[in-house]
Amino acid sequence: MTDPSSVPPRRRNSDPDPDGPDVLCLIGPMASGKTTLGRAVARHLGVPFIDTDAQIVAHHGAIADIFAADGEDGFRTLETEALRQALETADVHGGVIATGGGAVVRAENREILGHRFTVYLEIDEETVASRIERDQHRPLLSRQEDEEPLAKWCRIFSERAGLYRETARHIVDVRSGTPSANAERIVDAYRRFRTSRGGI
Ligand SMILES: Nc1ncnc2c1ncn2[C@@H]1O[C@H](COP(=O)(O)OP(=O)(O)O)[C@@H](O)[C@H]1O
Ligand SMILES: O=C(O)C1=C[C@@H](OP(=O)(O)O)[C@@H](O)[C@H](O)C1
Ligand SMILES: [Mg+2]
Repeated sequence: MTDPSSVPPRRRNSDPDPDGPDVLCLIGPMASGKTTLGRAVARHLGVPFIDTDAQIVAHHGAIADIFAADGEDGFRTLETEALRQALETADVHGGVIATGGGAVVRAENREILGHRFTVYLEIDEETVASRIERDQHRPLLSRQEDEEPLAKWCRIFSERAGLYRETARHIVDVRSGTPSANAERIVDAYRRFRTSRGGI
């Protein structure tokens, strides 16, 4: 696991506009805290918070129903549309965007996220275990005889771990710390990034 304080944000040719509005995206596995921390980070920065899953639910209904009717692929198409729309708004007015855990699966999403200050919330099996136990709304983690939810989480995480790393500009270890402390660390990393690029 990486110590976030030792990892400076990566420099890319496609860096965001240092004088533009505050735009920050969160990626990471299911139950890593994207929705919870995203809301807190948005409050800190004084910009709107957009959760792509919430947008999908508002426009198309429950995520489990979308998976049941149109499969994962149908859901991914709605997710890309929600991400694009969220960024259209955020690029003008500022915004913190919490993605769903599978947003990095599609190359076009990774491309879009790679052009923003995207933070990977790094977490492990031990930390998410009780959260997954408490919360049963994710269709990819539904309890089945052949594989328990936590085993599913581990399998999916191992498939995606490399994608999170390659997409992120910054990594924050969220295995410990309260939501508000972790949100502050994300805000600090973002502010350092802006300052290092000559922004305000
Ligand atoms: N730092 C944290 N400490 C304890 N619980 C947390 C923390 N971050 C998130 N949670 C809890 O974990 C669960 C999943 O968080 P959520 O924000 O929905 O994750 P995600 O959007 O990445 O799936 C929620 O019940 C939330 O309250
Ligand atoms: O990892 C995934 O493929 C998914 C993660 C979920 O979001 P959270 O990561 O916010 O739980 C939601 O988008 C959907 O159930 C699929
Ligand atoms: Mg979420």
